[in-house]
Amino acid sequence: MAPRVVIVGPPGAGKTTVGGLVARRLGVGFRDTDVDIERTAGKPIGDIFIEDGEPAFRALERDAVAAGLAEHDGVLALGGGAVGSEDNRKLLAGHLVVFLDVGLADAVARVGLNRDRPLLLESPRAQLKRLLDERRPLYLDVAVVTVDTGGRTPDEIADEVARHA
Ligand SMILES: Nc1ncnc2c1ncn2[C@@H]1O[C@H](COP(=O)(O)OP(=O)(O)OP(=O)(O)O)[C@@H](O)[C@H]1O
Ligand SMILES: O=C(O)C1=C[C@@H](O)[C@@H](O)[C@H](O)C1
Ligand SMILES: [Mg+2]
Repeated sequence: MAPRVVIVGPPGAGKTTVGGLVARRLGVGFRDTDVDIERTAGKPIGDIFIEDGEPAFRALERDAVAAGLAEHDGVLALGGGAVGSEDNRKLLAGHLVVFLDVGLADAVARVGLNRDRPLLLESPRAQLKRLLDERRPLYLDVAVVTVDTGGRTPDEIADEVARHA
């Protein structure tokens, strides 16, 4: 069993929003590793970062990615930082991985003031710039398809992603 589509991209790319819409179009289930991690830990991601630290979060994330890839046959969205793990990148080989690309201005507009993202609590614009710069090569490395989300609605993006699935 393998997911029909795996969605990667930075915070604000729209992985959760678009992923759900793609699943509806394909008539399959939607799974999000961030949700799986919160269920396993029994607390929000922000609390995991604060109480247990980022390395503990990344370990839970590796387990969630491995489980999602092995168990889920629908649309799977990964957390924004999942591609930072070489283990995760190796596991993604052979899957239909779609990179939702987003520019800095759009990413800031979409998530800059949201308090749920622990890595963006301070200087969200500077943090997002750093994350986008550092991770772009990793997203491109794992992606089979890259979809530009700039100036497009989630429905338009979901139509394009679904065409590839
Ligand atoms: N194409 C788009 N145009 C405008 N707003 C969008 C678009 N895609 C997503 N959004 C909005 O941006 C915000 C972030 O979207 P979403 O939570 O889906 O991102 P994400 O990639 O899952 O982020 P994270 O990595 O933090 O989980 C939401 O408020 C969503 O409604
Ligand atoms: O970009 C990141 O490193 C993160 C993105 C979110 O999806 C969550 O996985 C968490 O907030 C970390
Ligand atoms: Mg999300």
